[in-house]
Amino acid sequence: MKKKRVVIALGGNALGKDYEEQKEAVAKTAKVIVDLVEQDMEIIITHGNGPQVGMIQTAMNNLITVHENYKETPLPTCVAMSQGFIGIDLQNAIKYELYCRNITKKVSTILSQVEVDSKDEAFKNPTKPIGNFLTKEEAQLNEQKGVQCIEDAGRGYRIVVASPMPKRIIELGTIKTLLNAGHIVITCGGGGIPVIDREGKLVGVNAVIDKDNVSSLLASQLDSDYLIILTAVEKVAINFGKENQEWLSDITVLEAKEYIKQEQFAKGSMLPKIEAAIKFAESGEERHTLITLLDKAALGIAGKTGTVIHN
Ligand SMILES: Nc1ncnc2c1ncn2[C@@H]1O[C@H](COP(=O)(O)OP(=O)(O)O)[C@@H](O)[C@H]1O
Ligand SMILES: NC(=O)OP(=O)(O)O
Repeated sequence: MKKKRVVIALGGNALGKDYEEQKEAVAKTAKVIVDLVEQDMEIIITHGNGPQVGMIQTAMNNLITVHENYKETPLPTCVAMSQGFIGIDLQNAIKYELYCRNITKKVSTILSQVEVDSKDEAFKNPTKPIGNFLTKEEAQLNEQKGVQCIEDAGRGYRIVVASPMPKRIIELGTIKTLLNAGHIVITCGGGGIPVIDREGKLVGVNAVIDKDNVSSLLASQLDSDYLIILTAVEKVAINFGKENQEWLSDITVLEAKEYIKQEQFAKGSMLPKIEAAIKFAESGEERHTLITLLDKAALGIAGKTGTVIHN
């Protein structure tokens, strides 16, 4: 029987916010991934990078204060660094979990670039929060230096950058080759390194692509059976956080679109996940997205929890 192919998008709580948290978080994440390997699934893993890419950019640019003539590190290079920073720990945690269970399987992290449109309207309206939460004063200092910040749901301020839509995964061929060779593939981390194609020359652009959007594109281009978005809630809700909150187990694309019209899903958190699920469902037959908690993934696949979005 053909193995089920599954793209798993890991959210912030599967990775932690800093190096110390990451080491612990990926060990837990690896157990969930290897549980799915044991169910004979072909696994492709993507992940976010919001806190990490902001931290890397700050660290790189602080070098200006200690090295004369040091030039700022471009944001797409920081995204590439975040793919390595997260990828290596995730890869090794999965390798160790496979070893503990006596499973022989290779794990590879692919540095991956994703083409975007230089005319994408998103470049005029930065929406992707990166880095740590800032105080109002820190945000004001950044704004004075031309770095845009937003107030994030009453939790503090964060730097925001452009988040254009992904158009083409440059390393798709390599990803397919490794999958067909039986590897677990970690790729499109942090949404992928955003590039534009200037007559064959790939040039990095200042942006961070949304990992849920790129995961949807990747899942459809790999003809995946499932897109699994692992996040901080067990199910998607309508009237989220209100007295009449209702958890959803199963919704059609039509219902999801109706809920979007009613503004049921918060921008920058649940909305991109639902939009990613809709695009994936519309890209072919029988393409289901499951949204749930990291440690409920197996139960979700068994249809016992989570929210499934389908045609
Ligand atoms: N309608 C909704 N149903 C469930 N969660 C929602 C909804 N709207 C907003 N959220 C929030 O979205 C969060 C997940 O988004 P986010 O934190 O950006 O995810 P991640 O980092 O895992 O990709 C949940 O923890 C929840 O607080
Ligand atoms: N690139 C990205 O979507 O990262 P987060 O999920 O951390 O926001």
